Amino acid sequence: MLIIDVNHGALDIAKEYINLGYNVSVWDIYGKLEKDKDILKNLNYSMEHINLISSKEKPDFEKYDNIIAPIHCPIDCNFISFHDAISELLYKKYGNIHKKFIEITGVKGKTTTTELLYYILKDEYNIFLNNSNSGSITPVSVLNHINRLNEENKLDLYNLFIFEVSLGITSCKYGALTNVVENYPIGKGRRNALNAKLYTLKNADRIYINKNILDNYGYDNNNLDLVNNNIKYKYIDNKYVDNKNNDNLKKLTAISPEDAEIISKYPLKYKYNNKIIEFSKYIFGAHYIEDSLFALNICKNFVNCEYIIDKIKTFEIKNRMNIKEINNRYMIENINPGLNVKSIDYAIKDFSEIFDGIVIIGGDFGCTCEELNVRRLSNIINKYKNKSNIKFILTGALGKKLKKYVNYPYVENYNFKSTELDKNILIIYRKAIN
Ligand SMILES: Nc1ncnc2c1ncn2[C@@H]1O[C@H](COP(=O)(O)OP(=O)(O)OP(=O)(O)O)[C@@H](O)[C@H]1O
Repeated sequence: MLIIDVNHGALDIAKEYINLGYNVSVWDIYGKLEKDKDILKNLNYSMEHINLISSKEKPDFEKYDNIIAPIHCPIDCNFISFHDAISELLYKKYGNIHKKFIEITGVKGKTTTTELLYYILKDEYNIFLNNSNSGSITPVSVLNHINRLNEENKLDLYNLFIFEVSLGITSCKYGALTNVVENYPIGKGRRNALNAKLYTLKNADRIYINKNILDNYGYDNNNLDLVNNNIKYKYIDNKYVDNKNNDNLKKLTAISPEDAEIISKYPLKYKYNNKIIEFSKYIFGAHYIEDSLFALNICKNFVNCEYIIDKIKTFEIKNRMNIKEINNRYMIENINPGLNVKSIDYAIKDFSEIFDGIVIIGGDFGCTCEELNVRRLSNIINKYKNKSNIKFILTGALGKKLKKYVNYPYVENYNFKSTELDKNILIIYRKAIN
């Protein structure tokens, strides 16, 4: 068996397959072990059974019965995705533990939706939550958390596990694909993020998917093969899910944010299925409708609707369009690594529709695998050129690059003191995780 990509957890997966009796080679495709010598030192298991292939070599794929790689790995051969391998390993080690899992994937709204789910259900269930506020969200992180809890004898403390997972879901009872506000190539153009995510939906017993995806991409919910046409993956030994007769796929709920009728943009209030859903004054932005519709529909499997609506009223979250009132002025903070052009576009639009004032925009590069397209972002900012109610201040490395394309003042480090707030402010800062 060949397992590829140390960056995304190949060694953790290798350890598991060695324990299952497989002969394992690991290809360190990006040279992680050459760059970071501490990894091997800090490993809490022996490498002696692993045949390590360095980034300078290229393995002969034909030699291996099974190849396991991240879904975005730039290789041209049949392989099992990390999502599927993790699902298989979980099943082999922990049986049907995935029946206690809720997993959320999507381009935007993953963290917010998992935080909402946790907040709504936390008083009724003992929940383990992992999302990008707490650390890695790769598929391998799901298994690593379960292993750790098991080693610490804490697994039984939880009756529900909520995971945010990147690029798709692993086996779970409820899985959601929140949106594809931006689709982007992965595996150096061999696949795209949407196909990858759709492909993994078979891993959920019940799927929640944004109706826009079904409408825009023609996904046939009775036939996942449509999705598989573009992808050359296969399974091994996937006993927990029979891919050919997968009734699970019929258990699909399409979430349509368009079915929500906005009553008030701030404080946010909307009508959905004759129910009124309202947020506190600490929450701002229309995207909360989409994220809360996923939370609402999933939580309905656990608690009643009135209870959910009541909890949503007091939900708060930091650095994702949270809003504070100071001296009759409003400050909104959107400070996180995952901001992409679309989410920034929505944030400025939401702000400009309700407030006048200043948008401080900038941040770091290298926050996530997908770098922000500065040219496209500058087009968004330039849409507001002739609007007198919104002005911009550029900041950080991102602001410096933007300065080439937009004519607004640049401040290297914007040091904001809330006591000096004399205008409404929206802070959009793409912040690297420290
Ligand atoms: N449903 C949505 N549609 C569009 N934009 C959204 C949505 N939900 C959140 N956002 C925007 O994206 C930002 C990040 O939200 P969130 O952290 O929930 O997304 P994420 O998918 O977890 O991103 P990350 O890639 O950082 O993990 C928010 O601050 C908001 O501006």
